[in-house]
Amino acid sequence: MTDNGVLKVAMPKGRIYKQASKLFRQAGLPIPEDFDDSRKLIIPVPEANMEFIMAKPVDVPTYVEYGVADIGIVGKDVLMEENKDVYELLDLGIAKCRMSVIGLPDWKPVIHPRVATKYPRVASQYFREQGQQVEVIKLNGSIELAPLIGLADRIVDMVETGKTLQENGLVERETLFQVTSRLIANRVSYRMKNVSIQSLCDRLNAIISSGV
Ligand SMILES: Nc1ncnc2c1ncn2[C@@H]1O[C@H](COP(=O)(O)OP(=O)(O)OP(=O)(O)O)[C@@H](O)[C@H]1O
Ligand SMILES: O=P(O)(O)OC[C@H]1O[C@H](OP(=O)(O)OP(=O)(O)O)[C@H](O)[C@@H]1O
Repeated sequence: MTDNGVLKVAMPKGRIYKQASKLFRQAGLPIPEDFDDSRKLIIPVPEANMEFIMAKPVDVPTYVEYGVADIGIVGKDVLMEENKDVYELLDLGIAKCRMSVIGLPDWKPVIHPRVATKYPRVASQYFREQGQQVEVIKLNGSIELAPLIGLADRIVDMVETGKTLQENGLVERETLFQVTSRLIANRVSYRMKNVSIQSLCDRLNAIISSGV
């Protein structure tokens, strides 16, 4: 079977972009260097028969589920939270961090704690599995503020270096899961553009497993 059409890739702007574009370049996909600082949102790479759609990370699963992007790159955190109907094809092993429960050092058991997070679905599911009733408060950033100013007893947030926790006098209590970025695919595109998607996966896999 041959594939028709350009392969549309939802590429997250921000933290993941640098590592993802490096991986793609190592895999021989010619993302021009001048795109790194560009404000252009659609970046055609005709030599590779690809087009990059520069997306806010949290929106990547939506573009892929709706098929406006055939494939996308997204953190496991966002993938779990957004819970979209997409295939997870490959663990790219980049943008490593972890999802954790965090609180003040004088951690006390609380009957019905308030938990602030950017990830309400992930947090609710975790505490439900723990058999603990919590009130989840959705925030959009600076999550570490919540316990410091008395909004919440705990937070569920990403930890990478631990610098944010350290500088704000907070402690990590439990890790929910490790996070890396994943390659995801639209279900129909995966069938219709299987040859090009599979060939991309093979090239990326070769780089990932060589540990370069
Ligand atoms: N220290 C970290 N904090 C948060 N996410 C991290 C960290 N390190 C790696 N990541 C990964 O990077 C992704 C977040 O990237 P980024 O911070 O660019 O997006 P964002 O939080 O949506 O930012 P913004 O809201 O500013 O656009 C996460 O989904 C996660 O997979
Ligand atoms: O362990 P560290 O290396 O300190 O990284 C973790 C911090 O980075 C992220 O915040 P981000 O910079 O995305 O800011 P925001 O969520 O507050 O907008 C995350 O929400 C933590 O606050």
